Amino acid sequence: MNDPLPFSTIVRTRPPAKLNLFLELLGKRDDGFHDIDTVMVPIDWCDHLSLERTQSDSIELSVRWMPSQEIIACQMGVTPESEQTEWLAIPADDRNLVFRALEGFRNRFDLPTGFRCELLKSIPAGAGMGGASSDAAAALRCAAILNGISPNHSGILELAAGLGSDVPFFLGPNGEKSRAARATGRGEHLSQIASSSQFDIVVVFPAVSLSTARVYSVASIPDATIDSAAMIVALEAGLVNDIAFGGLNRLQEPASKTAPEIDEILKSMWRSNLLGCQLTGSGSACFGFARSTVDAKRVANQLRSQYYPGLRVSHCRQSMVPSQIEMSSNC
Ligand SMILES: C[C@@](CO)(OP(=O)(O)O)[C@H](O)COP(=O)(O)OP(=O)(O)OC[C@H]1O[C@@H](n2ccc(N)nc2=O)[C@H](O)[C@@H]1O
Ligand SMILES: Nc1ncnc2c1ncn2[C@@H]1O[C@H](COP(=O)(O)OP(=O)(O)O)[C@@H](O)[C@H]1O
Repeated sequence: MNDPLPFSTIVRTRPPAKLNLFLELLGKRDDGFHDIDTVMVPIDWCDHLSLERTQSDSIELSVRWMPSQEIIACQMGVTPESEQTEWLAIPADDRNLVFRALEGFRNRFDLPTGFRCELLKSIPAGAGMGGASSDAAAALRCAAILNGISPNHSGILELAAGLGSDVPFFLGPNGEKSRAARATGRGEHLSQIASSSQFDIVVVFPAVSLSTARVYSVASIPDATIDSAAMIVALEAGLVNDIAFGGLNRLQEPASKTAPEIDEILKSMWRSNLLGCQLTGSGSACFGFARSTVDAKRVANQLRSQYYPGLRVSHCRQSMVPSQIEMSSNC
């Protein structure tokens, strides 16, 4: 443990979203979670997080949407006041996973000082894209650096696993830089996948936010489970056709029953000539692979105009976890 950095130091990072290219349910555990086998890739649809130390013993968190809540609401065809916009109202108190990460960090390392965090949101919430988990992992790593603690300290991984099953993925397997990883257990056991290729992916978020717990609660364990080995081989070989057609998400059926919009969006994506269209995580976001960058942009524009307003659509590419951290000084 080194000396903490000066209070004038600000660290910034861009927590990425993630997509589950493969997700199999292996069984129900005594602790209420499911044992899963999932393969995840980070993508370049990112939030922005900045963090600094304060002399107070509290956590100040500010949250806002980029470019603004009004523009996001308009894109999605909702007014911020309407009841179905729970995905727009991101809490800035201890309901926010970043707030809980920083509070846990202060307690774990017995810090007398506090934090000021600005969180600019772009990743849709309740989308199965791991937005909250990614923000929390980024906050833990930034807090470690500001306080002279290694981001690979075992306490950071313990805190991450306690915050959520997806949070450890965003730290990178064993703190290594990763463009794809397999997660088992409830999602906290990670192994690196050597994935060098670059894919053009179209990601669609319909204006509906799904509860991860609710989707899991109505999911069934299949009699015969499928193994992630073929997906891992396809990723390592960079064969987009094999990746696209080897995809699986066992939560897709229960999520589609919860939000019928998902089936309609997936049909449109298949009709748009995308490959391997499927739900990510517990949804509601869906993704598909394009045959080229030009095709990805064309399809994204076509889907945007077909459903405007009511969808957020983005042409994404694979990214990296953990996210790069930049340091500056405000003095
Ligand atoms: C479904 C996945 C797929 O990557 O991602 P998202 O859709 O949330 O992005 C993850 O398994 C979600 O991870 P995360 O969102 O961190 O879930 P947690 O907060 O740990 O758990 C929320 C609730 O989901 C259920 N849950 C979660 C993980 C798991 N392996 N089995 C479960 O049954 C439990 O009911 C739990 O109380
Ligand atoms: N930093 C955060 N960003 C987004 N949502 C958050 C955050 N912290 C807590 N939440 C809450 O978590 C839920 C969405 O979590 P998120 O990880 O974005 O969805 P998913 O798990 O489906 O990927 C929402 O109910 C939201 O209010």
